[in-house]
Amino acid sequence: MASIQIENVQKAFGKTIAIDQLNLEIKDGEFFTFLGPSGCGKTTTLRMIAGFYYPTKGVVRFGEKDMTRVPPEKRNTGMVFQNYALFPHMTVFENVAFGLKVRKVSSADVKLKVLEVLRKVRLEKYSDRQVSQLSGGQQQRVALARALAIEPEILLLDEPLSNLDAKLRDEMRAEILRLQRDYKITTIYVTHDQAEALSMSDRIAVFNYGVCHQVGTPAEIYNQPANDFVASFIGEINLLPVQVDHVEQEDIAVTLKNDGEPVKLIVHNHTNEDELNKGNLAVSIRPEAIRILDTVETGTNVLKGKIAAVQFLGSIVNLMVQIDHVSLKVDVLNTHEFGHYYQGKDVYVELPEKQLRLLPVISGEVNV
Ligand SMILES: Nc1ncnc2c1ncn2[C@@H]1O[C@H](COP(=O)(O)OP(=O)(O)OP(=O)(O)O)[C@@H](O)[C@H]1O
Repeated sequence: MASIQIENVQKAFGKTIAIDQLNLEIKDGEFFTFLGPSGCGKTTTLRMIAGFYYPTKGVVRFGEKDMTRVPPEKRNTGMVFQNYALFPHMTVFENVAFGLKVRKVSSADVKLKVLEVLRKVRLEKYSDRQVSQLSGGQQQRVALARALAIEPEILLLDEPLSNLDAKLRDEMRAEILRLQRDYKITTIYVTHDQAEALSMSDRIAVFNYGVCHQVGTPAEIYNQPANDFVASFIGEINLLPVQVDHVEQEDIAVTLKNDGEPVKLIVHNHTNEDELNKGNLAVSIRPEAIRILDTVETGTNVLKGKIAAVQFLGSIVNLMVQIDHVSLKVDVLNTHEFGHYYQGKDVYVELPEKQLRLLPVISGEVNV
């Protein structure tokens, strides 16, 4: 079993609490991503799973086994570091063989295993090459091969693609996923890149300032963010501060906190009830979920506005629509003739009630 349980874990460095009250369960064979801005505690958590740090409080388990204070070499985890941490003066073969030799595997078996894993990462022809003579992408493959050679139960990847250019990054994303599926290995991937997290993961944990704010599939995180931090860290979003007027079965009636005329909206989708009874609230809606109506319409959540800016991005057109004192980002597909949307045009926009989400504001006031 290579599932991972993290129970009430805290890690302090002196007075800095790098991670607090963390509870996570990572399933056997899952591709799980830690996502968050720099300094949020992703690497610290990964290092506690690898055994390079021990938690200040709490328990780390692999399956049923308590691993909290087991040293790294006794954990059967393979790790790929951001800077690869390869031995530059050694050959590709020697780098990949290193972990096996430390584990006293016979030299005949070392040879077999190294060649097999080099084939998997498509580097068999480079076996005798010095690592310092390889490109960035090739070095990345050596680092992956070295981690996989020891047949770990768990693969830990700390921002493994951040030193590569955009094209190579795309290729290596696919390569890592192929290897992960091939080896069926529980994998934890650390990144601050939301596109990487959304496109690769089975599930994602979103961190900020040492706290995990949400765990979910990419679609859950994108469509049902737990709060304004998660909503705005992943993709573009409109966040509008509101007060709740009344709740009637599925419908929640809200009014925008707005300096001008009161704007009333009906919302269907919301975070759990407890969250809604405390603190500041906002409604969120993605730019692609807003509809621009070509004819004058009245109805629920239909508002009159004016196009304040148009940005042409090729397949989509990005509009800024001003509704009284509120600005909304709206994405429309580029299916109209050129000039259909222009600055100063009067428009009606619809904010579909199922796409509007009421959520708590945890990171201070939201700007309209
Ligand atoms: N060895 C250490 N000693 C003291 N403070 C540390 C140590 N390692 C991490 N920290 C602090 O703990 C917090 C979390 O750091 P961590 O490296 O886990 O963040 P991260 O999310 O991985 O960031 P990045 O993406 O920049 O690597 C930061 O405030 C950092 O300064």
